[in-house]
Amino acid sequence: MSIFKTDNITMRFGGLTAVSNLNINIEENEIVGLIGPNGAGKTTCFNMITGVYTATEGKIHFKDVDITNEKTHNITKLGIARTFQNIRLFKDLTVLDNVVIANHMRLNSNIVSAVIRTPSYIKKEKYIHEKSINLLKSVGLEDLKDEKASSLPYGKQRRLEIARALATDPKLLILDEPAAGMNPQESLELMGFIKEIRKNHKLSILMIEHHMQVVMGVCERMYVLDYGVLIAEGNPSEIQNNPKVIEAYLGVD
Ligand SMILES: Nc1ncnc2c1ncn2[C@@H]1O[C@H](COP(=O)(O)OP(=O)(O)OP(=O)(O)O)[C@@H](O)[C@H]1O
Repeated sequence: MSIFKTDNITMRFGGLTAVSNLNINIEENEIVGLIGPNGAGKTTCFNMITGVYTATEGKIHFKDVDITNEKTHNITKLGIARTFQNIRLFKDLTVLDNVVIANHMRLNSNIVSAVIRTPSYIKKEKYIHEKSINLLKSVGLEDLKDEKASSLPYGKQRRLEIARALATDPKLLILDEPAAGMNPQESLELMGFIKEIRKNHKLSILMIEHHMQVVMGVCERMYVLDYGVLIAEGNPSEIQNNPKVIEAYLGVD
């Protein structure tokens, strides 16, 4: 069953068309890749989906709700979470506190009840603590919960970022270059990890990734953009053998 769909979305910046008439579809539990050379329009596409930009034309539907003009926080509430190309963590806080804060943001904790510590706040705090520990378990970081976020190796910081995104209980998780900056071993582990969180959290996943081994090893289907236009769609072997893709992207290196 389809969970997410764009209908001819276009994004123009003045005279530049960054994304043109793009149609993508994501099924429940599917892992889909969005690839293409630098400047192809991938990040613009993520920004339209998550409400950072409003599409100049076209519609975006998530679980049959029209989210084209929704604000970012409403899109998050509806069940779309994202990570960013550049890791965004509270680097001086502990691993656990990073996830606790993401949960507080999700549950709109009230500052007054936090200061006077009402019984309902204490109950909520306990719930958040347990939920955060469980999230850390599910991304394999429970043993590092008291470490400073900045002390983690890069691959683990990415996992922590994903745990923060999972705190919003998404149904669709959007990953922007999850393998960026990872060493070969971390990239290998990332592939298994993405499949695991899909299963454990019953997610659909859409990812931008330049690392071909990762994207081909993880995605069941992918879309290829070039100069804002969709040039191919298919499973990894179809994409690898598509002459347009080879010319536009795979042949670049
Ligand atoms: N806010 C903006 N204002 C003007 N032009 C923009 C803006 N955001 C993106 N662009 C342009 O839109 C085009 C697509 O950029 P985008 O960042 O979406 O590509 P990308 O595929 O994500 O590239 P990369 O792989 O390098 O991150 C580029 O030509 C870029 O310069």
